[in-house]
Amino acid sequence: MSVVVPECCDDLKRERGRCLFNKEELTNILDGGPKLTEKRRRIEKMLINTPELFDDVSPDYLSHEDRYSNELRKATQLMTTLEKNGFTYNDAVTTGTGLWLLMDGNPLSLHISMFLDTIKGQSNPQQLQEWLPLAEKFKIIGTYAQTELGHGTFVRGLETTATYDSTTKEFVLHSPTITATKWWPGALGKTSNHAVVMAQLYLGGKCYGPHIFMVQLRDLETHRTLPGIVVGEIGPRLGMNSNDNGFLQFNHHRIPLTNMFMKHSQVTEDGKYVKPLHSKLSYGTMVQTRVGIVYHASRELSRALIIAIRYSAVRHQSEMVPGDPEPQILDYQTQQYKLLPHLASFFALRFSARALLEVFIGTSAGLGSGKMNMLPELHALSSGLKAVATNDAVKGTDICRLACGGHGYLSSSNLPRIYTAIAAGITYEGENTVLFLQVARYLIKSFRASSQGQTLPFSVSYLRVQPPSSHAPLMSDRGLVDALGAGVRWMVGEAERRLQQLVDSGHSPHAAWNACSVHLVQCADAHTRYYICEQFVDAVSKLGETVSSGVHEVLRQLCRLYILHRVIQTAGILLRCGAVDGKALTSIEEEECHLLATLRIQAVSIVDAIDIKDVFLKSTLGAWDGNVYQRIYEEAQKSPLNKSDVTQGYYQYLRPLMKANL
Ligand SMILES: CCCCCCCCCCCCCCCC(=O)SCCNC(=O)CCNC(=O)[C@H](O)C(C)(C)COP(=O)(O)OP(=O)(O)OC[C@H]1O[C@@H](n2cnc3c(N)ncnc32)[C@H](O)[C@@H]1OP(=O)(O)O
Ligand SMILES: Cc1cc2nc3c(=O)[nH]c(=O)nc-3n(C[C@H](O)[C@H](O)[C@H](O)COP(=O)(O)OP(=O)(O)OC[C@H]3O[C@@H](n4cnc5c(N)ncnc54)[C@H](O)[C@@H]3O)c2cc1C
Repeated sequence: MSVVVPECCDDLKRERGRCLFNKEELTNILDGGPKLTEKRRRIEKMLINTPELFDDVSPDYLSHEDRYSNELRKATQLMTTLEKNGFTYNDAVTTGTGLWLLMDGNPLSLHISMFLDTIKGQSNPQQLQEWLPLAEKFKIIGTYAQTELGHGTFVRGLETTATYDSTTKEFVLHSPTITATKWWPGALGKTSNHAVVMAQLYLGGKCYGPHIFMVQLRDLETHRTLPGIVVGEIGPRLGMNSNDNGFLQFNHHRIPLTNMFMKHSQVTEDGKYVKPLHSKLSYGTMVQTRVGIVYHASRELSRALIIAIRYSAVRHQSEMVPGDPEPQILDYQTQQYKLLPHLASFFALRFSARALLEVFIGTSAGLGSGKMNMLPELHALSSGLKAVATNDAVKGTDICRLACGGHGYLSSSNLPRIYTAIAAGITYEGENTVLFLQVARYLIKSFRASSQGQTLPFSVSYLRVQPPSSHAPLMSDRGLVDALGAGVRWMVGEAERRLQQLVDSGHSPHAAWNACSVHLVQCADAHTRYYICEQFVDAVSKLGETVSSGVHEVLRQLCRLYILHRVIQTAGILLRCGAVDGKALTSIEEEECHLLATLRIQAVSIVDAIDIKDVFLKSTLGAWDGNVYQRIYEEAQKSPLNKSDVTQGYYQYLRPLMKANL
């Protein structure tokens, strides 16, 4: 059946006709400026003109091995296409286009992210000169091999050893137990010929903790595994099965002294240790990746939102008024309540990701001149935002799937794949609960420092024991954000009180910490969300002077929805600390419902402004033209089961069963 694709279906035409703002202006804001929009579109055009980058057959129909090879084919094609056209891998990452093309994890993602970032961030000048050009030109391909079968979270508990042998000026890498096997690193199984490996450094029998080493794993000509190394792939996962997540064991494998990354700490030829300026500098690649993940999570959430909101404008179901035509499901308040707060979250995360990037750039510049004082602040912010962004993107994506009813469960909606890919983000690069506990540690430390009269860094300055009272009216954006801040201050104060009470009653500080950890995680989550609200309000108020009134109004409404929703979610705490009362909450709930109806009118135009083209959305439900049913039908025709009317399974199993005398 041939498809006559209308320019765009009537429902979406009507939705778009109601747009009251300049979409291009909003697109520019999301991209970070018109120049960046223009650059992204140039990259997209180039990619769209490269048919090899797209799948002929859905990866769902490929074998495990073919899925990997197909993704490797596309990933290598992407790198050469970028290079040929004067772009870098970084351009594909920062614009999101690369990740959208390589949709399900891909065998070069660890190379272009954590492997290259480690080389750039952990090498001394000689190492940088030697490794960076090789890695940038793909002469060596690498990954980040830290996690082991026995330990992922507790980096200090890793078991792989790197023992210095001063007689040969080499490190001996060894996996002493089964649990020391490196397990999980992306692209480790079959793709990488190198890895940056986190191992316990041993000098003269003494352990100096985890350090990073450059290790060649495979021969550069034959790609065969080198002696002393066992490497392979770990098998199917919940998602991201186009990647070759792998395992790795060392059997007294020797590497030169110069293969320890020596920017921050050094080992001399005679086996002396030179300490880094800060003990956690070797965790730098993880911090940098967490910053990137905040962007990544917001992008994936935005794809799910575009799909679900366009579909909700096209899908008609039930009767709102008996006898009336079936309404668009987006007209149901419950549907708006499912989707629009997540749309607001996407904007909130995008502005916060930008603010975090600035903190990262500022801190990195400081580190260059030996200033370590911003490191704890960066660690706490990047940990908290990584955790909130991935938690919210996963939850939001699943809500988008549910909001599409049965069709959201179809692979061709692309929602399952977006979900399984981003779901891994809760675990990788620091499991979210663990990261929240790192944030909580910072909050308690800051709260105590403030009690002793110390000045607090900017992200926690609102926790000071005697904060200035808020002058903003409660119902203003600022007033509600101040109320949320008062709630977090109360929660942190309460956590500190409980910790102290447990210690005073004879518990060790560590036992007390564990006994309060549910509450501590809630503090960290609430603190991070307060920070996000602040960034959103600041960004919208700063933009107010430069953007047209239509765009400003949309941003103001989204920001307001984010704050109202957050206040309602935190109602229990805010009532307990007296930051709001029941009357205020009732009017906030009413305002939220009103705002849902207002934002619904422009919801399709807002997701249009996110500007992700159909070829990158890869969804039967979310395409720009809204031609949903035809697309779903056509995708189903591609199922291999539809190649013949009667399948082999019938002759092999069904027919014998029907003929059997049961
Ligand atoms: C085309 C394709 C494009 C692709 C483009 C990619 C885009 C996006 C895809 C990404 C793809 C990723 C793929 C996943 C790759 C992995 O998953 S790699 C493995 C990641 N692993 C982890 O993240 C492990 C998590 N664990 C940790 O980081 C650490 O063990 C923990 C939890 C922070 C604890 O560390 P610890 O050494 O035990 O430290 P702890 O005793 O808790 O604390 C000591 C002090 O150090 C501080 N500290 C701890 N860590 C730090 C730090 N990092 N900085 C500063 N201070 C710190 C603490 O705050 C504490 O300070 P004080 O309170 O004492 O002042
Ligand atoms: C798709 C994917 C890709 C990955 N890619 C890589 C890679 O490229 N390179 C790499 O090195 N690693 C990689 N990893 C591994 C990843 O970084 C780890 O899985 C992650 O750090 C969590 O560690 P874990 O698996 O040991 O979980 P655990 O730490 O065993 O967590 C299990 C549970 O214990 C809880 N828990 C653990 N410690 C604490 C604590 N201190 N307090 C309270 N609760 C705690 C956690 O909250 C969680 O509920 C990848 C993982 C996945 C899923």
